[in-house]
Amino acid sequence: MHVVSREEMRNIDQYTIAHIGLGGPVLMENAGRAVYAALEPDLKAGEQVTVVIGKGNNGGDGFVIARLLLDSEVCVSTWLVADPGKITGDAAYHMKAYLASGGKIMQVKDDQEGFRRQLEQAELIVDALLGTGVHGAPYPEYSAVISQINQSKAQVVSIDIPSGIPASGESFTHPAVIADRTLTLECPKLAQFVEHAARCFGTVHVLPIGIPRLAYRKAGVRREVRTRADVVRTLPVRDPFSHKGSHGKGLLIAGAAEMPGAAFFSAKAALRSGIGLLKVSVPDSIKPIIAGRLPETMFLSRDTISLEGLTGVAIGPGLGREHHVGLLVRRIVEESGAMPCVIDADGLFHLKNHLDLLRRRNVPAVLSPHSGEMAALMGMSVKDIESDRFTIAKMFAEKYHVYLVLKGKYTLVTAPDGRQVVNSTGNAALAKGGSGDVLTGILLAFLLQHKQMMDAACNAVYLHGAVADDLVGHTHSLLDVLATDVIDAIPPVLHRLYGDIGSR
Ligand SMILES: NC(=O)C1=CN([C@@H]2O[C@H](COP(=O)(O)OP(=O)(O)OC[C@H]3O[C@@H](n4cnc5c(N)ncnc54)[C@H](OP(=O)(O)O)[C@@H]3O)[C@@H](O)[C@H]2O)[C@@H](O)CC1
Ligand SMILES: Nc1ncnc2c1ncn2[C@@H]1O[C@H](COP(=O)(O)OP(=O)(O)O)[C@@H](O)[C@H]1O
Ligand SMILES: [K+]
Repeated sequence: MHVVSREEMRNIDQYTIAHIGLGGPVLMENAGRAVYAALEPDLKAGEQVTVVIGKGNNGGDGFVIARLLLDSEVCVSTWLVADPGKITGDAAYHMKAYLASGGKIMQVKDDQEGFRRQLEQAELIVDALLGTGVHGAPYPEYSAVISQINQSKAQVVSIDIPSGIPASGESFTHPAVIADRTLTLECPKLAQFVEHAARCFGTVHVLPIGIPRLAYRKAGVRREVRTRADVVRTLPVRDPFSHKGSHGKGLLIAGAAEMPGAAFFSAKAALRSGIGLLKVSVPDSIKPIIAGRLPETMFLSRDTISLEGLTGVAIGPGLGREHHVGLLVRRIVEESGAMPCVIDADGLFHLKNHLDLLRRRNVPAVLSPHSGEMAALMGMSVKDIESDRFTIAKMFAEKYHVYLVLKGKYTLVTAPDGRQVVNSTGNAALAKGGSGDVLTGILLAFLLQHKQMMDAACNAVYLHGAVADDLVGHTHSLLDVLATDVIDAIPPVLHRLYGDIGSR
C-alpha cells in the first residue's frame, strides 16, 4: 500500500482521469460508495446523521454519501459551509444528483442556531469539509464549524483526512477536526504518520476507490506501508540442506560494565531470529553474566576483535561513550565495508563526527536511530526531526548511502536510493529501555539471512512491532512488557508468519 503526499495524490487522480479515462465523477462515486459501505454495518434505524460539506471535492464525496444515506433507515441532514452556487466540477455533479434524489441542503451561515441544535442531536457526524486540497488555516467560517464538530458528543467520521490537516504532514498550529475514525480514500497520506496530525485521525481504515497501480508508477510514488503480506512474501526460506554457516556468522559488539543488559538483549534477539552463528564482544567483566545466560554464543575479546570469517556485524547497544570506544566504532565501520553493519545507540553517538566513513563502504551500513539520536546526528532538534521525518530521512539515507531505520511509533525505513517504507506494527509497550537493543539483534540476524537488505530491515522492524502487538493483544498490558518478554515472544509470531508462507 502506497503512502502519498498531497501533490502525489493529485497527480495520481489526474493520471487516472486523463489517461485511464475513469472520470472524476466515477472516482467520487466510488469514494462515496466505499465510505457508505464502511459505515453501513453500524448505522441504526432513526439515527441522526449529520453530513458537513465544504466547497471542494471532499465535499463532493459528502454529497455521494448523503445521497446513499437518504435511502437508508437513518435521518440524514446535510449542511453546507460554502455557497452552493460556488460549488463546481465533480462536486457540483454529485450535488445535483443528491438534490435530484430528493435530498435537501441547509447552509450553516443561514441557520447557525439550527446547525448548533443539529450537532447537539447528532449521533454521527460525517466530516466532508476539507480534504487533501486544503491550503493554510481553514477560513473563519470553516474554523467555526470545525470547533463545533470537535465540541460535539457525536461520533465523528472524517472522509479522506480530518478537515484542516495538511496532507503532506507539514506542521500546523491551526484548528483541525479531531476524528474518532478516518476513512482514508485509496491510500494513506503522509500526515497520518506525523505525530501532531496523526493524533487527529482516530482509527483509520483505507478504502480503495479503483485507482489502477499504473497511476502510482506514473506518479513516481516510492513510499509504502509494510503489510503482513509483504513480510510473508519476502521472509527467507531455509534450504533443508543448509548448515549453520548458511545463515550468517555475526559479531555483536555491545555492552559496558554498567550496561550488560543491552548486549544480552541484542544477542538473544539475534539468536531467536535465526542467525547461524553469533560471536559477542563485551568487556571481560560482564562476560560471565552473558555466558551464563546465553550458552549459544561465542566470545571475542575487545582487545583482539577481528572480522575474519564473519558475514555481518552490529555495534552500539550499551557500548558506552568513552574515547577508546569511539576509536573502535570508527575502526569497525571502516573494516566492515564489505558486509552488513548495523550501527545503533552509542555506536551512533561515536559516528556523529565520522559520517563520511559511511559513503566509503561497499555494502551500505544500517543505522537505527530514534528521533533523539537522529537529531544528534543531524545537529537538529527532536522537534525539527519529528516535523519532517520523511524528508530528513530521505535526504540522510541518500547522502550517506545507508539504510536508515528511523525508530518511533511509525518506524520509517529509508533505502540509499530514497525508497521509503513505513512500519505498521508496534505499540507504546515498546517505549521502554531495551526495546531498541532487541531490534538491533533482529536486524543483524535478518540482514544475514535475507537476499535484499531493504526486505531484511523492513521485516525486522515489522517482526519487532508484531511481537509487541501480540503480547498486548493476548497476555500483557502496555505497561508490563519487558525487553526479555519481546525476545521470548518472537517464536510464536515467527511461527505464524512461516505458517502463512506455505501458500505464497
Ligand atoms: N477527482 C478527484 O480528484 C477526487 C478527489 N476526491 C476527494 O477530493 C478531495 C480533494 O479535493 P480538492 O482538491 O477539491 O480539495 P478539498 O480538500 O475538497 O478542498 C479544497 C477546496 O477547499 C477550499 N479551500 C482550500 N483551503 C481552504 C481553507 N484553508 N479553508 C477553507 N477552504 C479552503 C478550496 O477553495 P479555494 O479557497 O482554493 O478557492 C477548494 O475549493 C480528496 O481529499 C478526496 O476527498 C475523491 O472524491 C476521489 C476523486
Ligand atoms: N509508542 C511507540 N509505539 C510503537 N513503537 C515504539 C513506541 N515507542 C518505542 N517504540 C519502539 O521501541 C524501540 C525503542 O528503541 P530505543 O528508543 O532505541 O530503545 P532503547 O535504546 O531504550 O532500547 C524502537 O524500535 C521504537 O520504534
Ligand atoms: K475531511
